[in-house]
Amino acid sequence: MRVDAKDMGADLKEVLITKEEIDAKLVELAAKIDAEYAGKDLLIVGVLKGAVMVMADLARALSTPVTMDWMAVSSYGAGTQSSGVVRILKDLDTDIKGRHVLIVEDIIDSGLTLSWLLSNLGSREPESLKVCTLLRKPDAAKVAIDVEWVGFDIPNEFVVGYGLDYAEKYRNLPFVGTLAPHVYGG
Ligand SMILES: O=P(O)(O)OC[C@H]1O[C@H](OP(=O)(O)OP(=O)(O)O)[C@H](O)[C@@H]1O
Ligand code: HPA
Ligand SMILES: [Mg+2]
Repeated sequence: MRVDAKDMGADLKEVLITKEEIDAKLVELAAKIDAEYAGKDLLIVGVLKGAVMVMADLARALSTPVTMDWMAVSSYGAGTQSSGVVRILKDLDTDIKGRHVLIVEDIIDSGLTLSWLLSNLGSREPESLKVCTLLRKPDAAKVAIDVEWVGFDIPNEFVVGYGLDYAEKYRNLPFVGTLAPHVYGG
């Protein structure tokens, strides 16, 4: 659902997904994840920095007891296009061999980050490895990835807020919105 941007400053074009819509979706996803992992020992892995907000809110919506770990990777730098080169900035603290692992992402755009992560973490022999992402851009996919839980499919536009940045800014907006073209020189 599209909502007109009001009082958000000149940098933003419009709100794509409101805080209320995000909250409701995370409760819905958490119920499905709870059902999948009932009685199992679950490790959720947040992909820094973008997934911080999703991890924090999804984890609190889950009834399943979880442990949490973080991986920091980056492929975007300060631009709006993935470089395709994924760098590990921080690895997991946990040995995931034999564990049920759920990767939590803010967005799947080209899919290059997640595809790399699935192969990297998959080689560590987890018992299971699944993915939950708040956002996905179907029209931007460069690799096909099977994702268990997706919050919202969105158009192929650069978005910010709720963890997502442009040049490290806008991560703390409570909603997901599009950026006015003048901000990134478009
Ligand atoms: O599907 P892709 O095209 O690979 O894009 C998705 C990835 O890009 C962003 O991370 P980024 O590398 O910008 O790091 P950040 O989370 O610290 O902003 C986002 O958080 C995802 O991890
Ligand atoms: O649309 C986006 N916005 C911010 N960060 C991103 N990383 C991948 N896609 C995006
Ligand atoms: Mg980023």
